[in-house]
Order: sequence, then structure tokens, then C-alpha cells
Amino acid sequence: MFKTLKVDHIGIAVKDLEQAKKFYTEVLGMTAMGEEVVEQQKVKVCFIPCGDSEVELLESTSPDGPIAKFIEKNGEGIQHMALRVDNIEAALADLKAKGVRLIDEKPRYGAGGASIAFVHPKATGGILLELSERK
Ligand SMILES: C[C@H](C(=O)O)C(=O)SCCNC(=O)CCNC(=O)[C@H](O)C(C)(C)COP(=O)(O)OP(=O)(O)OC[C@H]1O[C@@H](n2cnc3c(N)ncnc32)[C@H](O)[C@@H]1OP(=O)(O)O
Ligand SMILES: [Co+2]
Repeated sequence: MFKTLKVDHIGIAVKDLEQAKKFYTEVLGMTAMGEEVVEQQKVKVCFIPCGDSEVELLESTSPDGPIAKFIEKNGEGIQHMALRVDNIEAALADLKAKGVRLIDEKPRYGAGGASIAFVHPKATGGILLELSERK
């Protein structure tokens, strides 16, 4: 069994992280945390905490990365939603047993050392869903 605990973050695809950050810090007065490059996902990310959740700004590090492809097709905007789960292995096994279309059958490295896995938008009613377990 697994539990879905909260909205961990909302992932926003941006062309220029530095530029995008300014709205949240200068206009909204939020505090941006450090940046991290997640090679496997071909992204540079920056988290901006907001209460119990976070805004995740994502800039592609490669023209063939998922964020670059998303922006090419849709322009900048919300690219995924991440839900925090207490046990990602159990969650993936449960969703697989229910026949849910998974992008990742095994957890992968996520920013800040999280274990993450993506569920296909076709299985969720149109949202790219990230499951995230933080130790
Ligand atoms: C590291 C950090 C972290 O938090 O730790 C992250 O978040 S990394 C975040 C970046 N990494 C990821 O996003 C990895 C998971 N993403 C992926 O594997 C891929 O982006 C993907 C499989 C969702 C889509 O790949 P693709 O663009 O080549 O596929 P297609 O363009 O053919 O899209 C297939 C169908 O899904 C829809 N679709 C594609 N992307 C999205 C999206 N972000 N939200 C909602 N729907 C989407 C398309 O409109 C299409 O629907 P229709 O057929 O009706 O037109
Ligand atoms: Co994310």
C-alpha cells in the first residue's frame, strides 16, 4: 500500500530560468532556492517554496530534452504536477497492477535526491504526473 501525501510541486517549463525566476522573487517576493542540473532529465531546475508545496521552474539543457520538446509544442507553461507519496516502489507496483500506463516502471533520480517516476498523461486525464518520494 502507499499513501499520497500532498502536492509536492508544480513543474513549469521555461525558456530562461533566470528570467522566469524574477517574477516569483521580485514581483511576488518569494525566495528561490538553489539550482540543480538533473542530467538524466536534461533539465536545470530551481525550486521556489510556497507553503507546503513548491513551484519548480525547469529549463532544458538540451534541444532534445522533454522540456525543450514541450515548449516547442506548447510554449512555456505548466508541464507537470508532482504528488508526494510515502513509498514510490509500492505506488508503482500498485499502479502497474491496475494497468495504469507508466512512463517509468522504476524510480529515477529526482532533484534534491528524491526518487521520482512519471505516469503518462493519457492515464491521468491529461496531466503529466510525477510521483515523488523524499527520504
Ligand atoms: C527532475 C525534475 C524533478 O522534479 O525532480 C523533473 O520534474 S524532470 C521533468 C522533465 N522530465 C519529464 O517530463 C519526463 C517525463 N516526460 C516524458 O517522458 C515525455 O515528455 C512524455 C512521454 C510525457 C511526452 O513525450 P512526447 O512529447 O515525445 O510525446 P507526445 O508529444 O507524443 O505526447 C503524447 C501525448 O501526451 C501529451 N503530452 C505530452 N506532454 C504532456 C504534458 N507535459 N502534459 C500533458 N500532456 C502531455 C501530448 O499532447 C500527446 O497527446 P495527444 O496524443 O492527444 O496529442
Ligand atoms: Co518535477
